[in-house]
Amino acid sequence: SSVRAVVILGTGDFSRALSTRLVANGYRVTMGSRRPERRNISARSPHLSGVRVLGQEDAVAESEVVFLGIPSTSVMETLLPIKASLRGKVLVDVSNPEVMTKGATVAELLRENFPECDVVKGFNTLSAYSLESGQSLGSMVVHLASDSSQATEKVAAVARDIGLQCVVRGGLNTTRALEDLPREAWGGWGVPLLVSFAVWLLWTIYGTWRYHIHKTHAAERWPVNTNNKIAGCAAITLLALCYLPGSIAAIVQLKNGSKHQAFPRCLDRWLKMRKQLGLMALASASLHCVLSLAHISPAYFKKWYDVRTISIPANQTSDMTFPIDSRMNWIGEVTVYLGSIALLLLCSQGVASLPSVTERLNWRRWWLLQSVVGHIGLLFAVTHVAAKVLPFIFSRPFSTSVQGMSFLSNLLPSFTLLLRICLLLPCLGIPLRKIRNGWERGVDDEEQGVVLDGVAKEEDEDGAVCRMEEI
Ligand SMILES: NC(=O)C1=CN([C@@H]2O[C@H](COP(=O)(O)OP(=O)(O)OC[C@H]3O[C@@H](n4cnc5c(N)ncnc54)[C@H](OP(=O)(O)O)[C@@H]3O)[C@@H](O)[C@H]2O)C=CC1
Ligand SMILES: [Fe+3]
Repeated sequence: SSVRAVVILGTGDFSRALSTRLVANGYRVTMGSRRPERRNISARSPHLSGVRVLGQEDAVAESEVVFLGIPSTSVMETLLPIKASLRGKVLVDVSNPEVMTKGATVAELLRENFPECDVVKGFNTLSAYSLESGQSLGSMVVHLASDSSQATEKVAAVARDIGLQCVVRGGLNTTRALEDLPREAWGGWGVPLLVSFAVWLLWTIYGTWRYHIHKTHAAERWPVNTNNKIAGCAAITLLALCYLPGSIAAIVQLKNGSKHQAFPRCLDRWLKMRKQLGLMALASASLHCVLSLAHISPAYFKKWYDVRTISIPANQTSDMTFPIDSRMNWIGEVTVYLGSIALLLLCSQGVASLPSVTERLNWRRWWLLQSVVGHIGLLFAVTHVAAKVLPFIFSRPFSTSVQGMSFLSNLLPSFTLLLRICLLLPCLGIPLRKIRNGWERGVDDEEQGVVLDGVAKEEDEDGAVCRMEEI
């Protein structure tokens, strides 16, 4: 890069973090402060030993690139008095407004008031903490917006030098969106969290009613014993909600006879929530696993153990020792096994959903993990719950089974699984494949050039893009 010297106005958290990285990469950094004599920056950290602190006006003379590490509300009052010395500089606005403001952004105000400067907006999506601590991470991304491509390139070169990746986002009129980026605190999690909360609430109410009002379990069994059932039910419900929309999307495509029509809005939003729902299912399943481990014993899980009983003769006079071992019976063993595998597969989904892992999966592996492994996980989860219910379904009144949480919680997941199995049957699977290869009902087959048996397209499948709704 041509710029090996940088000026940063302000001596706060952001300025020091950026300086640390710049100095580490061989840059000469000059900070501009309102009170340079009182800011002994090099004494604050050994990493900042080469940094000089000058008055704001003196500092800006040291480089053509000036980062504005000062509060957004004081940018104008700081820069207007030194306007003359800023001529020809690249001003980098890193600010995030403290409060949402309407009208022009700081960057837009700068463009208006400093026509002889180039304004670049960016870096605001980073945190000072990650900037300072993430020396070894090369993958942090900065977003840049500017009306000048030369100015953008100068700032981008500095960013790349200190190990950041740049995304160039367009002109300064896009800065509002850039300022909104860090504000999207929920980042797609809002609705999935609400849905998960609703699922949990529903099962909490039902579980509490069932065991503590209907069945009169002692209240002290609520935190572990009852919550364990609630967590299990929530987990499998959320898992079903994660895989159901994919099948519904397939049915919509079959009905439309085309993949080129938009899905209904709510289905589209549901499809986009699958990752979050899957992760909430994983969280619930992990809790279910921990709680189960905490109290797995014949005292709580009678039906899973061969309970040994001992009889002591009434006229016993001397001491006797009775070895008692209660082993799990096959129902217990099978149920725990199926549940453990389900959790394991769910964990592999969770790992695959980490952005750093997802980015490295080609579409086919991603599809294998999310769809194939995912549905196998669902199958294990469903059989895990079924193993708790089925062995006893004939030995007690059907109405008792139906009221059980295991039975109820398994209805939606079983339906989801069944739907997926139906879609694999040739009568539905082959048309679906054709549709996903681009075939449309009502268009001349020869004109479409799509091979009708639905499998002949296999050879160019590796080049195809991943189809969201297939998962
Ligand atoms: N902290 C972070 O994680 C991030 C911050 N930002 C942005 O960077 C900018 C600076 O943030 P940050 O470093 O956290 O803030 P700080 O409050 O830690 O530092 C701001 C610095 O600006 C200087 N300053 C100049 N004029 C004023 C004024 N009127 N009132 C107060 N300070 C003034 C001060 O330095 P002196 O006293 O030496 O003049 C002060 O140290 C903000 O616009 C923020 O939105 C962007 C991304 C991340
Ligand atoms: Fe379970």
